Amino acid sequence: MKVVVGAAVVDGGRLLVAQRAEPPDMRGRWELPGGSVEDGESEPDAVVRELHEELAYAVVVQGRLGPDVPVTGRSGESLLLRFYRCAPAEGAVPVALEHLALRWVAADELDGVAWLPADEVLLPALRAALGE
Ligand SMILES: Nc1nc2c([nH]c(=O)n2[C@H]2C[C@H](O)[C@@H](COP(=O)(O)OP(=O)(O)OP(=O)(O)O)O2)c(=O)[nH]1
Repeated sequence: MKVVVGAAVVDGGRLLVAQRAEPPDMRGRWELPGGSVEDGESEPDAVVRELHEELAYAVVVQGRLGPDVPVTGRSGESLLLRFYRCAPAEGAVPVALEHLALRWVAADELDGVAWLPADEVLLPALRAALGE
């Protein structure tokens, strides 16, 4: 099954969340930035590549976070979302090259985010990662 990786970047007790611009039915919803793993690529390498492409952001991948989440992709294909906890590289700052906006949220703000529906199941793991 095709794997989509997402990055839970935590810095100073806050989590980086990104607002999708497309497709239209996902526009305005928030996600953990990431994308599809390419053939022959490791999942951590895909996380690093996607954040570089989408956010011009350098991160260090630290390990898996939360459960895998099965979703149906845009063309009806089965996808498995898999999330990795990350730390920013020294001095790195993310830029919304493909997203509408970026936000850093604290543990007590997680529930108020308009997540993509599939991401809701991650909230306990995200809360734990933010130390609450
Ligand atoms: N990146 C990411 N995708 C998510 C999350 N939650 C969720 O349901 N998705 C879905 C939306 C899409 O159907 C699919 C990934 O799409 P994508 O646009 O990020 O990645 P992609 O590399 O396949 O897209 P593309 O650049 O090839 O167009 O996973 C999430 O937190 N992060």
